[in-house]
Amino acid sequence: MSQVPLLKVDNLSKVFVNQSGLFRKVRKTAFYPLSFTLERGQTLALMGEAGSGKSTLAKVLAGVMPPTQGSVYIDGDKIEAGDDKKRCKLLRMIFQDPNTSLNPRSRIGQILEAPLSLNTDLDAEQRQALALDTLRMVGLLPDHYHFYPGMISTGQKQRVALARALILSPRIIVADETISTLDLSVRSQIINLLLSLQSTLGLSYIMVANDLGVVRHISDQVILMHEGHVVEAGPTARVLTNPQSEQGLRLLQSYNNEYRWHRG
Ligand SMILES: Nc1ncnc2c1ncn2[C@@H]1O[C@H](COP(=O)(O)OP(=O)(O)OP(=O)(O)O)[C@@H](O)[C@H]1O
Repeated sequence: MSQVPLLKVDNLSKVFVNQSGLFRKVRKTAFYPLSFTLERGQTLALMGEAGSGKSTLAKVLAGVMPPTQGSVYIDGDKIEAGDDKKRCKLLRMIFQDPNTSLNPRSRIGQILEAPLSLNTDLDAEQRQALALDTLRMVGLLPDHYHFYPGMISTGQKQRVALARALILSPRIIVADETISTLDLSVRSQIINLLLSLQSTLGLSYIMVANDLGVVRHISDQVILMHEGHVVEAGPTARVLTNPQSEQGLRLLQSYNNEYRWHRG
């Protein structure tokens, strides 16, 4: 019996159509039809220069916006564009900047319990117990339950954002440059936390990431995008050391951190 991939993305694309003036419509293709699969416990990195379509792909996968065409299947089950209840129990997104993605007027406990109130039948006591458990899972303290986001550091806010994503026990976490705003030492703590959660919970990650060191360290597969097209896709080691296309090679060389080009 052939095993169904955890995530299957089939011919997905997104075209923005915006009104310009009274009669004119401007179409902008954020990403052209693309397909890929992701297995359980694996990490896919989405790379590409600014405007290549990575964030829009992440948002379409997370249901923040509908695709123009194509389908998303989780465990063989098609996730329809408007079916947020089903989607958010399977796949959750963490946004780029925890300083803006958490409501400053809500206590952390309320932030964590909001998805439970919306998507589960748990009572107040059960919601609180789960929120406290999830805080512990991401390395925060029970006291943080009562704090406001403004009272904690950016790294701790990123842990809260991760806890909010984890609280419904999803199978897949989509993270949009989640760690790029953090300083180096906090960044490595969050990466280690993501890796340990992956091994204990069997999570799969889709990460928009542009740091080659991080991508090499955490991802199993890479999709490299350029102007909405996939120019390279495959196992991380192969894509990073032996890109098949001119554009892929140029893009990888343009990442001006410690990328080394190894000839095969
Ligand atoms: N709401 C929108 N309306 C029209 N065009 C949009 C909209 N959102 C994004 N775009 C365009 O779609 C393309 C892809 O944008 P996207 O933000 O997905 O790229 P990205 O690779 O994530 O870039 P960055 O690294 O800068 O976030 C860009 O040309 C962008 O200008």
